[in-house]
This record gives sequence, C-alpha cells and structure tokens, in this order.
Amino acid sequence: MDGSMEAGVVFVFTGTSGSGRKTIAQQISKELGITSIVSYTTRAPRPQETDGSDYHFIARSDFIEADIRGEFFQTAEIDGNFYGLKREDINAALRQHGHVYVVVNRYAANKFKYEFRDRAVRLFIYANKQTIQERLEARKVPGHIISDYMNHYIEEVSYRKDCEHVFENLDLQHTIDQVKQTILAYIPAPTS
Ligand SMILES: Nc1nc2c(ncn2[C@@H]2O[C@H](COP(=O)(O)OP(=O)(O)O)[C@@H](O)[C@H]2O)c(=O)[nH]1
Ligand SMILES: Nc1ncnc2c1ncn2[C@@H]1O[C@H](COP(=O)(O)OP(=O)(O)O)[C@@H](O)[C@H]1O
Repeated sequence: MDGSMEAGVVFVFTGTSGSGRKTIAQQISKELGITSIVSYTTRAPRPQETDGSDYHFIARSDFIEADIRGEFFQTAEIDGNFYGLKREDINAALRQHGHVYVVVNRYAANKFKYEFRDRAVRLFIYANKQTIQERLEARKVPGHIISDYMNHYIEEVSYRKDCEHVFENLDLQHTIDQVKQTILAYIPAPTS
C-alpha cells in the first residue's frame, strides 16, 4: 500500500486489552470528528457488539478468500480468530475523512508505522494487570474473555517502549483529556 497517497493522520490506539483503548478512542473521535476504520474478524460477536461498528463479523471462509485476493492491509490470528483491516477501507476513509483511527494490537500498529511513517501516531494505553481484571470483573465481563486478556498482558505491555505516546489509564476523564491534547497537536481543532 502506498500510504503517501493520502494526506491524513492515522491514530493507532494500541496497548493492553481491556485497558480502555476503545472507550477512549470512541469518545475522542466523537469530539474531534475522527472516523474509525473497522476491522474484519472471524470471532463471534459478543453481547452489545454491533456488526459494522465494533467489527465486521465474517465467516472464516470469507476471511480466507479476501486474504487470498490480497484485500487485507494486515492480518493477525489471536486466540484462534482472524483479524484484519482492508486496504481499500483505509484508503477510502483517508480520502473521505482526512484523519482516522484504528484500535489494533502491536502487529497492525507496527505495520501502520512502517507504511505510514510520520503519518501514523501510535497511542499506547495501558493499566496494570490487576486493575484491568478488577474493572472487567466489576462490569461482569465473562471470565474467558478476562483470561484471554490476562494471558496476553505481558507480551502486550512490552510494546509501549516502541510507541510515540504512552498513557496509563487511571482516571478515565483525565486520560481522555491527555490523549485529546496529544491528538490536537497533530491536527487543527474542528471549526464546527
Ligand atoms: N493486528 C490486528 N489487531 C486487531 C485488529 N482488530 C482488532 N485487533 C486487536 O486484536 C485484539 C483482539 O482481541 P479481542 O479479545 O477480540 O479484542 P476486543 O475486541 O478489543 O475485546 C485486540 O487487542 C484488538 O484491538 C486488526 O485488524 N489487526
Ligand atoms: N479509567 C477507567 N476506569 C474504570 N473503567 C474503565 C476505565 N477506562 C475504561 N474502563 C472500562 O473498562 C472496560 C474496557 O474498556 P475497553 O475500551 O473496551 O478496552 P479495550 O478496548 O482496551 O479492550 C470498559 O467497560 C470501560 O468502560
């Protein structure tokens, strides 16, 4: 993919699963008018998740066929499920909306950095392992999802040293304010 063809910035939210990446990204993007690029996945939708908004939920065979056709910018297999963002979705979103964001793990984050260079900004969000576990338990997140997140914690947290910006998400509003200030340094504030 030729990232230089489009002019916008890709804000890459990455970090430890369950740390609040999606919550923070959604809130800020609403305020600043930044569009998300939605990943495709073969994992089953969870309660509260919406097709086309949280993910494009597709069959394994469809994912593999799209991959063979070369449609994916990057793919990853996580806990037996495939995840990927489509090249054309990225290009179209940059063309139509300027700045965009994604919420992905370190493999896709690396790929964005490699392809987009200065126009990919990695925002690493984390919280300590016990805090994540307690928050998710308090929200009645199913135990198998919490276990999956905990199992990935060590490998995920080590990626923070590679990212442009790192935030520990203690107080949610405080983190949102900090991330927002960081993003605004890359883009002018919306006028409307
Ligand atoms: N490499 C890569 N990672 C992705 C993509 N889409 C989502 N992810 C990340 O892969 C992990 C998937 O784990 P899952 O439990 O399904 O995450 P959740 O949807 O954030 O609860 C999360 O860290 C996602 O942010 C993608 O297209 N590529
Ligand atoms: N600072 C915080 N304090 C308490 N709960 C939080 C905080 N940040 C996020 N959460 C909650 O933690 C859960 C996981 O957040 P989410 O954005 O889905 O994480 P991620 O996208 O990193 O997996 C959500 O229920 C969210 O409301």
